[in-house]
Amino acid sequence: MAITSDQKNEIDLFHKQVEIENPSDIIQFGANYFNRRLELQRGFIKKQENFALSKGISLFPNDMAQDPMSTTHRSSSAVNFKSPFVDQDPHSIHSGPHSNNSSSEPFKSNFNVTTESKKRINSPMDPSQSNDDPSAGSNFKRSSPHPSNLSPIPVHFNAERRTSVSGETLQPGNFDDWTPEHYKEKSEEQLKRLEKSIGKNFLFNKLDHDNKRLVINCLEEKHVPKETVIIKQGDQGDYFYIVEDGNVEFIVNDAKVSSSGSGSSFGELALMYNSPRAATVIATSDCILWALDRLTFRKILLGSSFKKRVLYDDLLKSIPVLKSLTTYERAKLADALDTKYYEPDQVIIKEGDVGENFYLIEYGECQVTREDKGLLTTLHKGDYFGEVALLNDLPRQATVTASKKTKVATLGKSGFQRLLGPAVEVLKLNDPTRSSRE
Ligand SMILES: Nc1ncnc2c1ncn2[C@@H]1O[C@@H]2COP(=O)(O)O[C@H]2[C@H]1O
Ligand SMILES: Nc1ncnc2c1ncn2[C@@H]1O[C@@H]2COP(=O)(O)O[C@H]2[C@H]1O
Repeated sequence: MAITSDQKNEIDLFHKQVEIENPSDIIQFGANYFNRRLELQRGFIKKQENFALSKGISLFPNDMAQDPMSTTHRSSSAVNFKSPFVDQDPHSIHSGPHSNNSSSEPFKSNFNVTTESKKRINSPMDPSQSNDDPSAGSNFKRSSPHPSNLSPIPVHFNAERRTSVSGETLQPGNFDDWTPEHYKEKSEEQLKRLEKSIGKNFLFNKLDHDNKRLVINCLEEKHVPKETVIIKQGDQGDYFYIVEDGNVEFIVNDAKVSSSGSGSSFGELALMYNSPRAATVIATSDCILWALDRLTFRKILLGSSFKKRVLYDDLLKSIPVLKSLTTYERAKLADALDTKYYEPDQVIIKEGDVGENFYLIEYGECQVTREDKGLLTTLHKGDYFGEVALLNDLPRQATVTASKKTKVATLGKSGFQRLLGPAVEVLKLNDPTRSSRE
């Protein structure tokens, strides 16, 4: 029996972790690793569901209860989230007399890490802390400026896997009785700053007047000192952030992947996909941030500012050539797509023309023909075309005509070069004209 992609994902992640840590006692390491995975996943689900249920919102669809990984069976009142290893594990940093675990914590962690390093990586900025206290956040300073020191334990356990919340994941959801928890009218001074710094942000441009006002009043101002870990990879998502002032860097699996500054935003992925945080985010200067809570984000921004991600999510997940993209890459790609419709017999690409776009077929059928060779192939849902001219800086090598009513997602040339990431190599390998040019 073939293993599922979720199972393969999990095994691959564990494999990677073993390679990184090279443990001497693989069985103990494995027990600790999966115990921690279980804790994180179930703690995450439990916290989110409790929070939503307290507001009368059912976050997870019914099929979640059938997921063998899930313990959040709504009809079960006696779900036990506690790890079977917690109290007995001799490697547990909490099992000794110096345990500082609060009994209110849903889980205890058993990794063989020092208390100090655990404290560091488990203390990302807590957005629920008031920032009226200017010293807030200094607790979260890293003791070492080097990001790799942040992750002695496998926090990047599951960065790219989506939790099994099925098709509902990207739906804004039913928030009929939702009330904005963090609503606070902004002062004149704050409004001026917001207008200046984030008023032009693409997230806000998409909002109508009322929603813009609502979001602005739900934002919480956070001042974080340089080196604060704002988000830790692998954690559950609670807030989305907009940078008013300062710089942050993004670290995935201990490697810096990018940085951004004033006017940028981050922390949307975990809130959109109900997935663990895909990156660690660290302030590389003192920062002024605005934090938006998860429910307000989903209620207001998901259906407007991130509409394209919702629109194209199913399509991008279904296209084989894009399978190698991470959630982040897929999300950025979705932001750059546009939709076009073609009627039967309408020419989409003409042989010899200059190439401007790449196309993904959402539904319909297209015929690829050449003057000299006639019909080359017929393309369907999930297929793509228009890559040859863009990859090789050549004129269009064939004509593509819709043979049924066809809906495509188009990606412009610059997006094609920037956003396809590892998929470009697959496109090159599959280039139908490659052999004729070699
Ligand atoms: N290369 C990257 N991979 C994943 N997340 C990234 C990357 N670059 C920036 N980010 C941001 O880092 C955030 C970490 O939390 P989220 O996963 O919620 O959302 C993530 C993105 O907004
Ligand atoms: N055998 C083929 N020769 C050329 N183009 C093809 C062939 N099969 C499919 N195509 C697609 O037709 C597209 C025409 O525009 P491009 O040359 O940009 O990219 C081409 C490919 O995506």
